[in-house]
Amino acid sequence: MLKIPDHQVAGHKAGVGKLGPLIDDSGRFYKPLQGDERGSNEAAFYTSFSSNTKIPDHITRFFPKFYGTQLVKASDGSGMQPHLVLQDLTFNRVNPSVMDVKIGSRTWAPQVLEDYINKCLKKDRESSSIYLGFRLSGLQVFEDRESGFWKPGKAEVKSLSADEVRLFLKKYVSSNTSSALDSKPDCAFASIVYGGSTGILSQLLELKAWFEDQTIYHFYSCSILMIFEKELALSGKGPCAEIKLVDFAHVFEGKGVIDHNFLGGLCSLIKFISEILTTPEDCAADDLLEDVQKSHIYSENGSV
Ligand SMILES: O=P(O)(O)O[C@@H]1[C@@H](OP(=O)(O)O)[C@H](OP(=O)(O)O)[C@H](O)[C@H](OP(=O)(O)O)[C@H]1OP(=O)(O)O
Ligand SMILES: Nc1ncnc2c1ncn2[C@@H]1O[C@H](COP(=O)(O)OP(=O)(O)O)[C@@H](O)[C@H]1O
Repeated sequence: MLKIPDHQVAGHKAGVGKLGPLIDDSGRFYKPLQGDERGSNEAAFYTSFSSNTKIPDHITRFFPKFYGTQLVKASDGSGMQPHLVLQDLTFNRVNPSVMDVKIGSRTWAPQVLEDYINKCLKKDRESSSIYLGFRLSGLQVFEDRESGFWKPGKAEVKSLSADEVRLFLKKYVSSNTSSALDSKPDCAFASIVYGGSTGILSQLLELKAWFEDQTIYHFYSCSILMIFEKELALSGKGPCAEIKLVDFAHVFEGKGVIDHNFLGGLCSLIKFISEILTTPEDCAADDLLEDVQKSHIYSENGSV
């Protein structure tokens, strides 16, 4: 039995009369093939990418596993429809904090129709894309079992200014996420989620090294998903932070040219995250994680 994903933060969503992705209980994510060239383009990308022996393993790990296409009962009630069968990236994750960052100052490929360019250009201008080279498409941040997730609305997220994007990147790794907008995020989890040898910054740098060299594909309107588990961090086991690329409906052949649009956006995102790590004085407090972990352990033991 397929169901609507609990942790989807952006994109087309399944609902009554609405076509969107579904998941099963064995770790697969079923993304409906959009009826136009976007669907065939994304399927062609996955087919090409998953059989391309030139892609090193340390890079394929940043992409969802692809299990082919399958006819399944669509969420909008339209009957059996073709879906891409992908690895469910939040499978087995407990209360994952997820952020979708759409990379590139331009979300349209040069060869597309004028009307589509205008539609995208409007969204790129009205968001941080043109200015920063990326925009936030959606996010959810787990606070605690009582409050659940902080999940700001789509319109708010897409219209954030550069300073607000910086603030949201801090809130994503803070323990005081949804407190009043004027209170400073404490960045309590920044060093273990963004930093360290296996943290998000290190993964982004690895991806960047590949983009500095690869000329096979150009990724327009593609997103980097950042995922971690706050409760794992609090338990001292490490937050299992990872990045994954999603949405390949607008990937085109690179024809021997660097994907400077994606690479520029990626460098910009890296700079924002590096600054959060290197200027902790801009966050409410330093070395907070230990205090947060202690208070969590105390409250679990019922001592406070
Ligand atoms: O269909 P729309 O107008 O809701 O636009 C989709 C976007 O929603 P938005 O309006 O920006 O909230 C949607 O954006 P998000 O993933 O929600 O950021 C996608 O960009 C989608 O593109 P794709 O072709 O599926 O890769 C977008 O589809 P197209 O622009 O390709 O039609
Ligand atoms: N393989 C996946 N596993 C889990 N969640 C996913 C996966 N792919 C996408 N998502 C979720 O769905 C959202 C939209 O995905 P995307 O491929 O961009 O769809 P769309 O083409 O409708 O924009 C992402 O922000 C993410 O939350």
